Amino acid sequence: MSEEPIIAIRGLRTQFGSQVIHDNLDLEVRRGEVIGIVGGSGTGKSVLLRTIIGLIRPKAGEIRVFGENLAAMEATERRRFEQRWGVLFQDGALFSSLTVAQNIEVPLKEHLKLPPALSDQLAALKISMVGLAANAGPKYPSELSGGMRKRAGLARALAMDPEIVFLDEPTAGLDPIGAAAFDELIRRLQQTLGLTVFMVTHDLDSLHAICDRIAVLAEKKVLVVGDMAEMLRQDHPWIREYFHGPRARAALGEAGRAEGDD
Ligand SMILES: Nc1ncnc2c1ncn2[C@@H]1O[C@H](COP(=O)(O)OP(=O)(O)OP(=O)(O)O)[C@@H](O)[C@H]1O
Repeated sequence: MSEEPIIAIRGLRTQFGSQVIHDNLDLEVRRGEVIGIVGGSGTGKSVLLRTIIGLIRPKAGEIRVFGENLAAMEATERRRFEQRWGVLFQDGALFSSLTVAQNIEVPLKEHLKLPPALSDQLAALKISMVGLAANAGPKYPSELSGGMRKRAGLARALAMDPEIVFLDEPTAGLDPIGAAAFDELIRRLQQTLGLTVFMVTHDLDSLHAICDRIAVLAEKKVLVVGDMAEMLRQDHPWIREYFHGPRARAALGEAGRAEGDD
């Protein structure tokens, strides 16, 4: 891993009207890691993701991605940088009127001027990378299961061979077996492609299975960043409840108990 963080956030403040979501928030994401963002409902996890990728404009602070302050760039230069990440929104956010293959080709068409046959081949490659059968390509999102839609959304996020993938609750709505398979897919892709993964999640199994580090959002900040052992040592009430509650004990098993309530 290189020393310079791939994402560096300093003094971030986001606000909607008088509602302050983040205040003086700092976070660094290391190149090549899977970082899980957790926090109570409404603490601003999704807003943080959307702010990093430029969909929400912060009131104060600086966000550097790939060492660059993207907010200070001109639109064309910024678009060039935006090709270096992919995003999987919570519901997959596929265009319902396009097939899976056409959805994957949207970013290819937007950023590259490829001959249609090559674009089709790339879409087929991405479809197979995410573990979908080739016959998923001509299907419409409504013809897929929830898990298949997530995979199709991931294939689209990977279309431009990104360095960072942002995932907003990727396993939400999946059954435990589907969620575990999706975790495994994310881990495998991260390892084989050298991706950095920024993942908002509520899923303790995912945190345990694939996250190198976890960042906890509370009190409008990132309160703690560290590995699971670090989380289990924290005394903050929400963190303690989250990582030592009944659901955590089920997900973490012996690890939770070994470091647990002493
Ligand atoms: N575009 C917006 N305009 C106004 N308020 C917003 C907007 N987007 C989010 N918010 C508010 O910001 C707060 C944080 O929302 P966010 O979706 O980031 O929470 P979250 O931590 O991801 O929650 P959950 O775990 O429930 O998904 C919420 O109070 C939400 O209502």
